[in-house]
Amino acid sequence: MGITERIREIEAEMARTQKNKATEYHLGRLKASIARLRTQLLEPPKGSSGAGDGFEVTKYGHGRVALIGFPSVGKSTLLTLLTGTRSEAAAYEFTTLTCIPGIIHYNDAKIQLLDLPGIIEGAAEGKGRGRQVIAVSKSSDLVLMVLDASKGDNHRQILTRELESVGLRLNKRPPQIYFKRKKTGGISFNSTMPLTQVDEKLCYQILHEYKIHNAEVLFREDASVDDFIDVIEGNRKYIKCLYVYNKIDVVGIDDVDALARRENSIVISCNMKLNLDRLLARMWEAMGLVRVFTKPQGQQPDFSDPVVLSTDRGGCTVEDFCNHIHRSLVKDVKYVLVWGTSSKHYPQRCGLAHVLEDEDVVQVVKKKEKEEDGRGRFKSHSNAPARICDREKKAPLKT
Ligand SMILES: Nc1nc2c(ncn2[C@@H]2O[C@H](COP(=O)(O)OP(=O)(O)OP(=O)(O)O)[C@@H](O)[C@H]2O)c(=O)[nH]1
Ligand SMILES: [K+]
Ligand SMILES: [Mg+2]
Repeated sequence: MGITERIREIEAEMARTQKNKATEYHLGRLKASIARLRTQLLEPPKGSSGAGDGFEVTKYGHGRVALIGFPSVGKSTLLTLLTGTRSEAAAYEFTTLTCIPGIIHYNDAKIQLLDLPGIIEGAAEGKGRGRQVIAVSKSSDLVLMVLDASKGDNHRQILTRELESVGLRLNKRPPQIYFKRKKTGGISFNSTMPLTQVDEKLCYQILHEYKIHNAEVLFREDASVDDFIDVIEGNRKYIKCLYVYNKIDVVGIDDVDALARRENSIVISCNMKLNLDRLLARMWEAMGLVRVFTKPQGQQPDFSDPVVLSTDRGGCTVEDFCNHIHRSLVKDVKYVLVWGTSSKHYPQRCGLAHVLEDEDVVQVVKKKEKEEDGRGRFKSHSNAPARICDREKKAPLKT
């Protein structure tokens, strides 16, 4: 029996089983076995490189956004509008058959947008180009789930389920559970608060299902069985998702209003070019991108070419900023001067741990360099090498 059939069988058994205190442990174990099978399903077949055919596109720019949706919801039309790269759009389904990259220029940053073939129910198990599409969405920093505003809500539910079943978690943060496998010592189970969704016995059963007999477990929040399984599997990908309802030109105003009020949702019309600016602003927000302008000592800041950092990936501290400029810079930094919303006064002297915000201006003061006096002049010049040479000429050091 194939893996997919085994998953079906267990799902059927779960559906048959009544949910109560007595069946709780059994259901927990069934959930764990499904999770294990799904992970097996994702492993590339033996002998293959694991790469999807023609879907690998080199990462480019400061972040990657994937367009995911059912066929003919307007993904390609949107890519063409936002990036200027033409992607064939037509009234028939599955017009797009591969991954087509475009670049959005926004706030001095470059964002890679990927158009993808439409996916349908069963995508996770390999229907259509489902698996390749999902692999690409896993590699992105933001998913734009494009939906047809004139259709019902079940598309959103189906796609969320498909993405969840391959380990993507949309708009969630990793569960606060510490889990570490050990070689010996059995299982130690602790929690920092009362747990209402799982108990020690249930967790043991799940670990047993994974054949884990030695481990340290610490629940730092009132997490669920599914959260615990996610932590054990360890391969989950937590990605932000914006639900983009397109084609509002063919929907009544009341329906549009209701969709627009939903969490993480935005309504647009490609045909009428409605709300596209707002979409870009929401994408920027969701990606947590932060522009930092560098200011060389004694000069105006360079506003043309910001260092772009990300709150989610890599972080936005002064140290991240320095690493971005040059790997070896951090060890030479004495402190930095910061002008912007993250600083209490202008400029503020900050250390490596300071968290920068969008549009901050930063001047790096290296060790042995003297600070600028704040009016664009220097208290003393730090062009140390020239000066020392001068002095040495006047009074050569005796050795
Ligand atoms: N009414 C309306 N139609 C739209 C809008 N945006 C796109 N369409 C139409 O929807 C159809 C499908 O558009 P595509 O861009 O090909 O959709 P897709 O999601 O890329 O489709 P596949 O590549 O087949 O998955 C085309 O006929 C578009 O003209 C919109 O805002 N309003
Ligand atoms: K289409
Ligand atoms: Mg398309």
